[in-house]
Amino acid sequence: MNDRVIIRFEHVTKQYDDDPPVLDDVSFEMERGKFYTLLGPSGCGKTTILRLIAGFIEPTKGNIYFNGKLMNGVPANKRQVNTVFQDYALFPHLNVFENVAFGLRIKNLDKKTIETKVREALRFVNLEGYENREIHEMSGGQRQRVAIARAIVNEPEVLLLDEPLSALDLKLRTEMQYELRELQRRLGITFIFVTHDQEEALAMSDEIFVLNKGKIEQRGTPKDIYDEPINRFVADFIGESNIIPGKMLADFSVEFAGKQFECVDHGFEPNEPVDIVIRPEDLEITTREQGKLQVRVDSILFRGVHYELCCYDDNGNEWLVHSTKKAEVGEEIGLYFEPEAIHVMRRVETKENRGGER
Ligand SMILES: Nc1ncnc2c1ncn2[C@@H]1O[C@H](COP(=O)(O)OP(=O)(O)OP(=O)(O)O)[C@@H](O)[C@H]1O
Repeated sequence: MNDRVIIRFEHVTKQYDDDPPVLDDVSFEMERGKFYTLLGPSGCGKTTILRLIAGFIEPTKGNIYFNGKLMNGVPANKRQVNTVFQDYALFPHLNVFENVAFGLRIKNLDKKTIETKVREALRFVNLEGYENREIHEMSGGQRQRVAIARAIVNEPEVLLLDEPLSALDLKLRTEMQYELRELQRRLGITFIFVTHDQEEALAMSDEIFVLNKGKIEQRGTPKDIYDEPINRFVADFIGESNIIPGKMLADFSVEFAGKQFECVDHGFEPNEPVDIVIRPEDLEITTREQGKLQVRVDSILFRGVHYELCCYDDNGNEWLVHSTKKAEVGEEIGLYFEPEAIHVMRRVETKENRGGER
């Protein structure tokens, strides 16, 4: 086995009573020193994975390994894991120093060691000099950092972060994203971060796991996930996209919107129904004659760095375009794109496409 692996899930299922499983036969490995993000809609099982790793709950079926050792039945306090919760769970009656020192006092460490470790943890999160502050005197972002200091003071091998930024406003949230990423690099430990915000996941992670209904739909680097989504669910969840039904005619040849196009994909059955994805920023506005697709502009919005155009082709497909060029509502334009911009995905059964191609 790869000795960089720190966490391994082997056919893990978690089920409550007779309800459908909240995690369904999930297997994966995570490596030491990387920043992982679990991304998916509410209720898909993200927190359940964290709680299984932390030891707050046990799997119904399957095994969980930590550094190659089976963790089933090992209590939470015996695992080299700490959690930062969404609401920080700080003690309001203790000051900053005592909040961070709490876990060390329970372990009966001597005063000098506690002092050194707490100061070191506070330095790591840029809160030197705040030792005697009360929690209610700290801002949201500072409380967040206290919660992180309290977790890293125990020197865990893995830090679990359950939507830790969701209570912060957008500006602070962006700042904390940089800080957390930087902190993970400096500490060199494994971070497992839970979010349902795809931009946050793309910005921060070495690797993203996209979850849906208790299963991992796709895992990969942010670039893999963004550029090569494996199916409609991932493409849709990961960002604004044009997802159009089509048909793979042969290797490197796909049909959609009533036309045939050259693409870079292969290995499908002849005439296999597929979904194709083209990102809005990969579509270029041209004249109708030069375009590979002919569309009519339905609406246009100025988004600061680009215009966002909503267009329709003759087959009624909607095309979202991000462009620095402007067009007029009602104008007939062409859209140009390279073969590499077309991403072909195997069709998955969803409510929308069940019963054949639209
Ligand atoms: N103790 C429990 N008993 C029964 N069902 C539970 C229990 N804990 C969690 N669940 C169910 O498990 C499913 C997955 O929950 P989980 O908290 O892992 O989702 P999540 O992806 O973290 O969602 P969110 O983003 O909303 O926090 C949900 O449908 C939830 O209702």
